[in-house]
Amino acid sequence: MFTTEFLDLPHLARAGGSVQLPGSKSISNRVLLLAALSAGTTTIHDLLDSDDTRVMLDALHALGCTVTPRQVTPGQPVQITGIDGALPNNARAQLFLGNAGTAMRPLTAALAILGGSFEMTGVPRMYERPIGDLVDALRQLGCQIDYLRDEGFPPLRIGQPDFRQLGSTGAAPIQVRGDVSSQFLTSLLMALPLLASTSPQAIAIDVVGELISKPYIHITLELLARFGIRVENHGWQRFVIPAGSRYQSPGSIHVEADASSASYFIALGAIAASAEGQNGIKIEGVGLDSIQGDIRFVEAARAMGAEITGGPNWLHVARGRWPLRAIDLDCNHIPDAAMTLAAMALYADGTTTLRNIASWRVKETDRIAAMAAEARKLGALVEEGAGFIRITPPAAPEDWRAASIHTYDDHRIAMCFSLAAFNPAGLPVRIQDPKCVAKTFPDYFEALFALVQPGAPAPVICIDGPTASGKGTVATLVAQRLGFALLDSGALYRIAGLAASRAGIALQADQADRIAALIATLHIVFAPDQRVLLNGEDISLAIRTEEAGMNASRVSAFPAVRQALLQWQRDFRRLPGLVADGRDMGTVIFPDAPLKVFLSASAECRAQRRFKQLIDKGLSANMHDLLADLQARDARDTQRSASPLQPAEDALHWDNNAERTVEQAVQQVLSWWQQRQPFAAEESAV
Ligand SMILES: Nc1ncnc2c1ncn2[C@@H]1O[C@H](COP(=O)(O)OP(=O)(O)OP(=O)(O)O)[C@@H](O)[C@H]1O
Ligand SMILES: Nc1ccn([C@H]2C[C@H](O)[C@@H](COP(=O)(O)O)O2)c(=O)n1
Repeated sequence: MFTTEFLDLPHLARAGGSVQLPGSKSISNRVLLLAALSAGTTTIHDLLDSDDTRVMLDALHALGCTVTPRQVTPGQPVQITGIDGALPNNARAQLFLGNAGTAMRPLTAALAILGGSFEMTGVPRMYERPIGDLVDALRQLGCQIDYLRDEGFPPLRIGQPDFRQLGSTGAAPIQVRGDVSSQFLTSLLMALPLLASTSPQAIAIDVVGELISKPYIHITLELLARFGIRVENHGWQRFVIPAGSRYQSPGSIHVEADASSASYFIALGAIAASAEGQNGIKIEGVGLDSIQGDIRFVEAARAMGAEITGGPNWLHVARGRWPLRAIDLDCNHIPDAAMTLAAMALYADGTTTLRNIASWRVKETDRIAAMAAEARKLGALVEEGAGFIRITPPAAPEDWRAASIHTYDDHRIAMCFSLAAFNPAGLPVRIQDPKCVAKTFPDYFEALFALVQPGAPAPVICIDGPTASGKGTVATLVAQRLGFALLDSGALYRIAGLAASRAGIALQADQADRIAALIATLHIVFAPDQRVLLNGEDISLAIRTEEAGMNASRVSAFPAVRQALLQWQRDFRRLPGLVADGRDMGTVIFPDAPLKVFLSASAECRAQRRFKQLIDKGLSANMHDLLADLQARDARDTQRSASPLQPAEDALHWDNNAERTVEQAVQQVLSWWQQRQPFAAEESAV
């Protein structure tokens, strides 16, 4: 996951390949709660690992359910042993539910019926998301719920219910509004079987007002059936839970991939020309037979021109009509995925109107306002109303603008606007706070980058300079701040020197071809945790000694060795970008890099830094020897005939002398990078 302040997406041109989607958030959190309320142990496969499922898992653990393992690990099922419909007497807990509506609402209903002493809290945005209609419905039954701040909104305190008023004849149908959020009805449907299990009468729920988002209720009913609860659906207006209903674990259950998440890749297939040798995008984990309502996004995407085929657990999408066809659509049936249509509208041949989307205003953010504001930044004409949005794309490529997209802590805004990187103007797009995708799809950008091809080679920032000038330190931090990959090219020469020495090859010119041949056989891994593995062995420390540095300098003078490492280095270039440090990054390896920096500092200053660095690592060092070695290395690196150390003609110089801190150097490089970006300065301060 990208945890940077922002993520710059270069202009994207093509896409192709296949993507395995994460589990559905809606199904994951429903399954977790149903498993927790059931008798027996449920093994859950393909559970989504996200912010919202994490808060649900934490809450279930706090309520006394056995959760194994406590965290979701890809490919490993989670087992939940349920409470069999009852909590211990005087159960109490404080539950932090983040911004997860799929946890706050159903848990509130279930705990209000189970009874105990609970505080339901979350992030500030959660306290702006209404829950009053659900609380009103629960109070009709005798549940004890108090608002801790504003009437109608979390946080809440839940106490012991008093169901005496229900009597032996059961209650009148419970009334719940259906026109604000379908999560209220879902919550009641999942909680009321707890009451029905001991009730002599069936329990009925009447929906007041038009029921929005019926597809989500469909998911709820399907999953309830898997857990032994068969709810009667009377025309989506009355739902009846039979007396004696009892939750029973199905033993094992698979979570479908998220159909809403599929919408971004369906849109990608519809927007992007196919990558060479590829035919569109294959989406795995969800198919045309999905129980999720958002699968009907397929129909809307087809109406806009996408060519989509599919089977039981897969979809295939290719660009069909181009430009896309503008549509006018009632989106009540696909409230979440409809946001992706707004992104597709940027590539349509006219004005697209999305109607019946008032629920967008009470989601993670006011999504109508947010989509309108950000689409306008790109140059689109946008009109918005209480329950609609109307988008006209920029008239011509030159009307597009490079935008820094504010994401409002809303995963869907971030994912939708990533698609703007396919704009016909060749502009990059900046996504602020990219980690907001963690809510449903933590690795969304990684999945996107695996499928797309940029319009031009991915950007590279080259940082060259002599030994101990600070290149590696500065390059590492710049790469971290931008979410870019890192190439420590010196490490490759160090590995070559180490491998040759270990193989008993003399590090001299007449052995260069043997060393080059050896390099071709090496299996080198730069692990995400900074370890360097050579043929499976951790050589991170072995390549950092002064001797290894000197050996690297020796082998690096041989043209055959440099040639053997050339493509290896260029293969590091990838989306969203690369920071490369070394001696010839700007001159030889990436001569087209948009930013080249050359660091320098006096030999004495560098020797001091290296001395401190070695002492800090617990290694012995001698200033006099260090300075002599460093000067010898400088001489060899600058005087060799093959790619000698020298600044590229277009490099920017930074005197990284003893008065300058690491952070100053990092800020300078970031500021030079920022100056090369087309985003308006006030929108995107680094
Ligand atoms: N202003 C500065 N910029 C960068 N590094 C600094 C600075 N001041 C002190 N240092 C320290 O200097 C030491 C040497 O830096 P670093 O290892 O990044 O150099 P290098 O140029 O990559 O060396 P080599 O080419 O030998 O790998 C580090 O311990 C780093 O923390
Ligand atoms: N692009 C590069 C990187 C490194 N070298 C050589 C010269 C250095 O003395 C040696 C070790 O590099 P370091 O890890 O200290 O950056 O490798 C080179 O020739 N070209």
